[in-house]
Amino acid sequence: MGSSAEQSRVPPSLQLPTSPVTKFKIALCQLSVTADKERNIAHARKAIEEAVEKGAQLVVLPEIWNSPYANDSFPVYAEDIDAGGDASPSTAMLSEVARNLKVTIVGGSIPERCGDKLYNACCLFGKDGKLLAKHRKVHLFDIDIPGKITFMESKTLTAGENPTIVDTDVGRIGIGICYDIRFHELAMLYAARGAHLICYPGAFNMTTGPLHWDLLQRARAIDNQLYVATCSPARDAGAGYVAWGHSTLVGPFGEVLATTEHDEAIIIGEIDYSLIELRRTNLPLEKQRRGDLYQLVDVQRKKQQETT
Ligand SMILES: NC(=O)CC(=O)C(=O)O
Repeated sequence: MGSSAEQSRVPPSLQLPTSPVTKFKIALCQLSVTADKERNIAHARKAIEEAVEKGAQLVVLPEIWNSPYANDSFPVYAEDIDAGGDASPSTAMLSEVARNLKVTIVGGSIPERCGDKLYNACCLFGKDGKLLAKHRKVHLFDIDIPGKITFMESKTLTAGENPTIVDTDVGRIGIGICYDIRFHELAMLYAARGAHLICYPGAFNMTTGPLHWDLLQRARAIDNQLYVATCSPARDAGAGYVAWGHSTLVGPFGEVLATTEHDEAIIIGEIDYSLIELRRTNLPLEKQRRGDLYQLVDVQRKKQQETT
């Protein structure tokens, strides 16, 4: 063992944790989203039921699926997730469906209210309906391309403070929300902590989507030799923010395993975690990494080590 500073510089795990299942179906529910929150909740419930009927053991929903993606909507549609029950009808539905259908759900994201702050938050439910994790988007989407797209999430939202990675019935899953996918250090950190799969609920747009969406998710998968799943809302050409769509599952060799265009769809993909080991054997990037020249520092682990 080296010093604690050395221990916090972590290479991606060579040894993956054991997952309760290694082969399973994932569903990406590319949902249409309207201004009617009750309809959005009922619609998401139906999509999850349909996905489970199609054999999915893991269901992923889009970024901001219960509300329009707009700064003036976030405060209106936001829910107090920690209070639960009537204060959060969207997550109450997810928990109930997960329990009833015995399915793991990466619940896209919804605007969350916590005290006087708003977050863009993703809740992950186990197949017993328990909330396993809540990820608050850690990189806020502030973009200004004059004449094309200007959007400032930071006008209304606060950034989350934690990476989120959790053991589930379908493997160890890291969560990022949309813009989080651009920050490859976060994906590297999840790989270093033993993720099999990173899920990114996301709503790219008509400017960045065509150029960046496919590239970023394949890059995250190739760099880290793991599975990446993205789930977007369906496109509504009349909306204030027009989503790119194209929800996709990418394998650990960068291969697109399942994808779609921009319309509403339930995309079913096959995951086989044994392919992660295979690709890491074929291309042993971790062994070839030049730790003498560069290192990833797990800042949270470092802080923990400093305080113990
Ligand atoms: N909507 C986002 O958070 C990110 C996005 O559209 C982009 O990065 O482009």
